[in-house]
Amino acid sequence: MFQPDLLKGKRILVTGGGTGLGRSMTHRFLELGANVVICGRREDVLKQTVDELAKETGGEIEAVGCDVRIPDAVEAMMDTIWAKRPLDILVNNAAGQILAQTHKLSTRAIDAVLGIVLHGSAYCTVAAGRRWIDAGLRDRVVMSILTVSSLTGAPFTVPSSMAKAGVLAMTKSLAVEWGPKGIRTCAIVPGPFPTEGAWSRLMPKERGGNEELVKTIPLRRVGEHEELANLAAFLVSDGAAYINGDAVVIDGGKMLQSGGGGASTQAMLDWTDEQWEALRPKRK
Ligand SMILES: CCCCCCCCC/C=C/C(=O)SCCNC(=O)CCNC(=O)[C@H](O)C(C)(C)COP(=O)(O)OP(=O)(O)OC[C@H]1O[C@@H](n2cnc3c(N)ncnc32)[C@H](O)[C@@H]1OP(=O)(O)O
Ligand SMILES: NC(=O)C1=CN([C@@H]2O[C@H](COP(=O)(O)OP(=O)(O)OC[C@H]3O[C@@H](n4cnc5c(N)ncnc54)[C@H](OP(=O)(O)O)[C@@H]3O)[C@@H](O)[C@H]2O)C=CC1
Repeated sequence: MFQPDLLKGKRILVTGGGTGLGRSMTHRFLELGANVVICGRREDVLKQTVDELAKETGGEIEAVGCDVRIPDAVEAMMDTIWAKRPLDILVNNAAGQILAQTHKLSTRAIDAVLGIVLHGSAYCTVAAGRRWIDAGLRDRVVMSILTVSSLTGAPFTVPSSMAKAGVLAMTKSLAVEWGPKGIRTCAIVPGPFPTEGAWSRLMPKERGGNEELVKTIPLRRVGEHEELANLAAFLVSDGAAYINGDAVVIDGGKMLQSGGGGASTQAMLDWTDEQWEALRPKRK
């Protein structure tokens, strides 16, 4: 589908690249010749992914352990990355999600999600952007992974929706502020793509399986990781050099069918408090 050297010479950081969609994007970037750094909190997960993807693609991949909620950890990660070679591309993919009634959320729960998605994306973006701007480096890209709920809102996933909407505002704002400096910003808005991380949190058995979900999607199926990875590869490549400040939806038409407002979680509006309590993680 692409020239095999589409991303040759590009150094890319994928936050949360050890699992799920971040791993799948990393796989595709490596196949297309990029040099990829992945980060996350679980170093054993990162190491396994590095070993597997190096073997599968023969590409250059490395990992840095980092909790993106901690500003000093983000700065230290960027210093480690820059010591070898500056980044060309940042992909803000790390995220946290909680499915719960909003009025029952503790402040720690709210902060956990906002910290990863909103603050983490801002810390990583500013840390990379400052280094690019100070060094006069141009032709750089920041791409963030959002959710449909960042555009429409959605019940029961409020901290994530708020945080991703904030990252969209960052994407649009920096498109204008950093565009003249040769840094462009863009985003992907995915519909449902099965991953262990998302499904374990959003698709508890109480909700029924994927069968109910696909009825809400015009194409009557969930997304394939390869489809999202190909879109990501295009958007960060020089082929998309005139795309700045936009967010591309890849959801099989789900947002249009539902008319917005988080149709898949709306089905839970009639749940009882007991059903919600059953979902809540038990204190250890
Ligand atoms: C729809 C189908 C597809 C339909 C369409 C598909 C749309 C998909 C959109 C997907 C978006 C995604 O981001 S999917 C990505 C999913 N991946 C992830 O979430 C990976 C990372 N997540 C995590 O690490 C955790 O889940 C998270 C809780 C966010 C952070 O973990 P931490 O270890 O930092 O924090 P913890 O100490 O465990 O928890 C912090 C507080 O949050 C509370 N908390 C944790 N889980 C809770 C819960 N379920 N309900 C209430 N409260 C909860 C705890 O009790 C703590 O509060 P106190 O008790 O007060 O201390
Ligand atoms: N799957 C789907 O259907 C959809 C996914 N998305 C978005 O796609 C992206 C990937 O999600 P998905 O692959 O499904 O889920 P995953 O749970 O697999 O991915 C989340 C990744 O983020 C990392 N992460 C979480 N918190 C931190 C932190 N504080 N610091 C550094 N890394 C962190 C996790 O690693 P670790 O725990 O080791 O830190 C994990 O690798 C997210 O932005 C999500 O919101 C959007 C819409 C739909």
